[in-house]
Amino acid sequence: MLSKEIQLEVNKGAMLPLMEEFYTIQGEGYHTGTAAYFIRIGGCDVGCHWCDVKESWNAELHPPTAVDMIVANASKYSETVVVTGGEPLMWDMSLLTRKLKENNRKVHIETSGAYPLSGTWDWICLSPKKNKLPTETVYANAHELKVIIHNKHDFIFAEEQAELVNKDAILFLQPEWSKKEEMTPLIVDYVMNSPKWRVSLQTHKFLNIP
Ligand SMILES: C[S@@+](CC[C@H](N)C(=O)[O-])C[C@H]1O[C@@H](n2cnc3c(N)ncnc32)[C@H](O)[C@@H]1O
Ligand SMILES: Nc1nc2[nH]cc(C(=O)O)c2c(=O)[nH]1
Ligand code: SF4
Ligand SMILES: [Mg+2]
Repeated sequence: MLSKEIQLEVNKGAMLPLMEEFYTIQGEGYHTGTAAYFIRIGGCDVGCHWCDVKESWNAELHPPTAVDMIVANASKYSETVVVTGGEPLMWDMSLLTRKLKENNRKVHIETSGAYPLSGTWDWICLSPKKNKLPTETVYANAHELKVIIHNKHDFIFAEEQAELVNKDAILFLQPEWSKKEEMTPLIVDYVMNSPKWRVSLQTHKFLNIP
């Protein structure tokens, strides 16, 4: 249990449960291959059975950390900061993004969109999940839609989500890691038949970097 004082700081987004932070190469989606500092915020209740960071789910395991400290650290490393999780939109992102912008950072988010949008973002990557669908604010503001393909039915889900996202969003299909041998050839065929989609791979896992 957090003390009342710390809980208040978390509620207003002045402290966030920080799981880890690392400087690496963006492995996925539109900005693949570019250097970025990642901030991983704990807490997620979406429950994807194939999630590759289940350790992030329980927010109580990750220490509430002052946003000022997160921003000071991140700004040392990279022009671009990617906020991920867990599900970062479970928390109020306003203060974190305002302070990163004051430090002239480009601020990106990786989100399932399951909670309303908070914060000001240069790039929003929406990766929608069937178990807890995105909110309207995230569909309206996403710059890219990245749908994970774990089985054949996920192509139908991808088309449904493409109808709901704003028309400027760039569309990606990304194989779920444990099914990549089976799903990647299907994605390749799918994209050649329906070239509004692009392929996204988790390239950091091939490079053995975080
Ligand atoms: C761990 S999530 C954290 C951010 C947010 N909760 C979300 O799901 O977008 C970061 C990205 O990794 C993707 N991802 C998670 N597990 C994956 C897996 N096993 N294979 C492929 N992509 C995965 C998610 O869909 C998301 O795009
Ligand atoms: N290199 C690298 N790129 C990423 N793109 C999205 C990631 C995430 O977990 O949100 C991720 C990650 O964990 N590592
Ligand atoms: S929404 Fe993101 S963090 Fe949460 S379970 Fe799904 S992939 Fe993992
Ligand atoms: Mg990851």
